[in-house]
Amino acid sequence: MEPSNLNKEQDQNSWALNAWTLLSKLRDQSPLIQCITNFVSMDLMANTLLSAGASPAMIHSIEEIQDFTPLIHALCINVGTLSPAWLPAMREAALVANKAGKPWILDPVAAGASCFRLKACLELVGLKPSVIRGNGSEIIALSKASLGATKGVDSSHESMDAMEAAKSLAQSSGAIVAVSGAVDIITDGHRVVGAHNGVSMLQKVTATGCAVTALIAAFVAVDPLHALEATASALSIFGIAGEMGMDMAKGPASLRMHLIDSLYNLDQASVSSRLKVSSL
Ligand SMILES: Nc1ncnc2c1ncn2[C@@H]1O[C@H](COP(=O)(O)OP(=O)(O)O)[C@@H](O)[C@H]1O
Ligand SMILES: Cc1ncsc1CCOP(=O)(O)O
Ligand SMILES: [Mg+2]
Repeated sequence: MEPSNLNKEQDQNSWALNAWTLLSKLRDQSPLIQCITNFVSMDLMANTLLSAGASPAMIHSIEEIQDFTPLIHALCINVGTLSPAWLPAMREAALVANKAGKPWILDPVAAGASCFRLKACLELVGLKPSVIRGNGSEIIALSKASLGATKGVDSSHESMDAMEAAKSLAQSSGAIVAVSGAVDIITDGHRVVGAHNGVSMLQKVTATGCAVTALIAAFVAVDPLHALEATASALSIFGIAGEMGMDMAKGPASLRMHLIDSLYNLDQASVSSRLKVSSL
């Protein structure tokens, strides 16, 4: 084997081992993940977290945050069905999580769809999330702080179109930025890696983006000091579960079911043989 191919194979093996180690830790530790999320995603997000081994809590009332948020292991904030009444709780939860030293992850759903949503997302970015995960259009809108070509919650860009936007957002915010798509891009503003697992049918199941963001929160909860690696691992594991689910599915509805089952049953052999991460 060529030395460069040998290096790539060793890299691949070490990403796969790290992803498996984090999934095993997650299953052992069952981190408590607080989710302040949209009405569409609540069920799939909670089931994704449970099947991965985490403990989800969809607790979003501002009255509960001072008591509850210091006890969590990570927080996921998702603005999918945002209205003004939800914003104070999102702010408060981010501040309490920061004070308690707990990582929090932002999903800026449809960030470029309206001024209200964009302003809210930019304010949340200013509250220092550990990771921001969006689709191509969302990351471009946030990075340029402008309303952009987006089809509501769906992307009108390929993830690769958002590479420079992701790097620039990571540098300006200090967060790890992940852009989902055919290739998931993960960057700290300098280093960029691509996670290649997944199937395009995932786009036909609502809230898979939201669910993978919550899974990132669970992975970061068990390895907060290596948020880039944890994020790439979560995206890879979700993508592999999607591929294995697709082998059994007949369409979007059965993919949703088989995705959850595959995540629950995922073993080391499947992670080792399927995981594909590369430097971009
Ligand atoms: N073309 C594609 N091929 C393979 N996987 C994809 C593709 N598009 C999206 N995915 C996967 O689907 C999941 C949801 O991503 P995406 O649809 O981009 O998010 P959102 O629902 O927030 O727009 C991610 O795990 C992503 O990797
Ligand atoms: C359809 C829809 N409308 C508001 S939030 C939402 C769910 C979006 O989920 P995802 O970003 O994972 O596709
Ligand atoms: Mg989304």
